[in-house]
Amino acid sequence: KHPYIGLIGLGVMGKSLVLNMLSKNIPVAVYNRELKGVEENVASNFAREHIDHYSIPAFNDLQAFVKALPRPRNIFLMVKAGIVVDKIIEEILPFLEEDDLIIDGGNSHYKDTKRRVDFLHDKKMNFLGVGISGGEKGALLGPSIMPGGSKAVYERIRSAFEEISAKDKDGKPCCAYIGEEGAGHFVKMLHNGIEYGEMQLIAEFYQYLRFFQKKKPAEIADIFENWNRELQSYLLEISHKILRKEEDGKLLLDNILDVAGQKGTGGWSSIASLELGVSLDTITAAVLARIFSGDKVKRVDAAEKYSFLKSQPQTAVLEKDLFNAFKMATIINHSIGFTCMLEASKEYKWDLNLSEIARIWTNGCIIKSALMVKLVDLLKDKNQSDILLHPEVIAEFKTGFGSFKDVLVKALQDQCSMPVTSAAYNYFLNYTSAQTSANLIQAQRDFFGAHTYERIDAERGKFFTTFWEKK
Ligand SMILES: O=C(O)[C@H](O)[C@@H](O)[C@H](O)[C@H](O)COP(=O)(O)O
Repeated sequence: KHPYIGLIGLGVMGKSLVLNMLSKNIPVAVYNRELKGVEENVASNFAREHIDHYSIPAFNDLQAFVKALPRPRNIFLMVKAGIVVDKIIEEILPFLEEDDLIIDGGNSHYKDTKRRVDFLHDKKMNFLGVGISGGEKGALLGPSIMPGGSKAVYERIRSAFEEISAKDKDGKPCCAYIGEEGAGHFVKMLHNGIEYGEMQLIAEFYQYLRFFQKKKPAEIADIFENWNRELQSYLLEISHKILRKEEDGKLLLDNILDVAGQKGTGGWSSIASLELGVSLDTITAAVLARIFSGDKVKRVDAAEKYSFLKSQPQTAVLEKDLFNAFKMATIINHSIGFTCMLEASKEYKWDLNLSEIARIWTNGCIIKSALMVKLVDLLKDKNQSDILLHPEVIAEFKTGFGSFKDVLVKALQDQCSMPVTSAAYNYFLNYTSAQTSANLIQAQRDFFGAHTYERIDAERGKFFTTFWEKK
């Protein structure tokens, strides 16, 4: 019933996906490279480890692995994004034949995926770029899957991917064809962008509650758990668990260095947004916050040198206001991510179905939440694909905006850094400003560079210039 899959790369995600596929009776063979002292007998050890349940054809010879796969072959790469993917394509190509398919399930850059789709296509072979979200546990029990490339080619492996994916509230697979070329990886990239924004938001509210509202970690865990009765957010769920995790009787979190890593998808989202002319405020602020966290030594030095500025937090805030503020910022972060996908869909003619993307993100992935479930219906309205202009959301802002403003003002007053919350607030102010000061920007540009400007008393697209210094 299901296609035969040959998986390359038995890392954390690769192993979990193989076990997931085998548990769904999807025939799988595995290959892992041999790297002396680093990766030795990985495939055979893996097969042996699971011998009680499955007989897994395991290879460390690429040619033998490819030859063992029934034609047309489906080869699923779960390797590190970047040149490793191109290297494997190069190594495997001599053994491939017409109509064979390579599937890249890693966090690859969508432009690399388009290049690889075209490269394989020229050789009468196939390439799919598939975004997979859910981490180790999701890969094993059911991830969210975002396949991109040729729809006809995707049909070949659709049943298997739908079978292993998480299921939404109606039992439908959280796996749906996204679009041509690198559309699948672009959408996964923005999934991660929204993920960055959400993680930073939770971190900011944690910081404010702990170090400015003087709440104990256990109290903050209670607050987040309470919020999650409504928000049903995976990231909020793991955060309240993290705030309870002890090591030798002390909070493990307090032993973790406040220097955040990143593998690239957040930053790529920001770069893509600049190319598309989309204001990706919250996600970019989250990327910058991670970058800033990197310079611990300087921060400690600067904190000491500017300690004279530090003041005792003055203001108490109500938990309900914090909750509303968090909700408003989350809605804005999601709206910004979906706006970027909408613009990419237009630019690259991918005809993305934003409601369907929200649906496959309702389970299995890192940003699953009750808001995502709501967005499925909200984005069905083709005439209103802008989340912030939807009547339901406007109603939310009617009740929650006051808290949003109040909490942010108090936090900044107490000198608590809230980069993503501030970015969300400023984005919303810009977004709801019929008149901005961009006309002064136009005048300044025309003053020093004759860059011209449009006039409100002339038709759009007609540009004017002024000799500003002339009497
Ligand atoms: O959806 C997922 O399953 C995760 O997002 C996954 O893709 C990975 O954990 C991130 O890439 C981490 O990204 P950073 O290392 O950049 O935080």
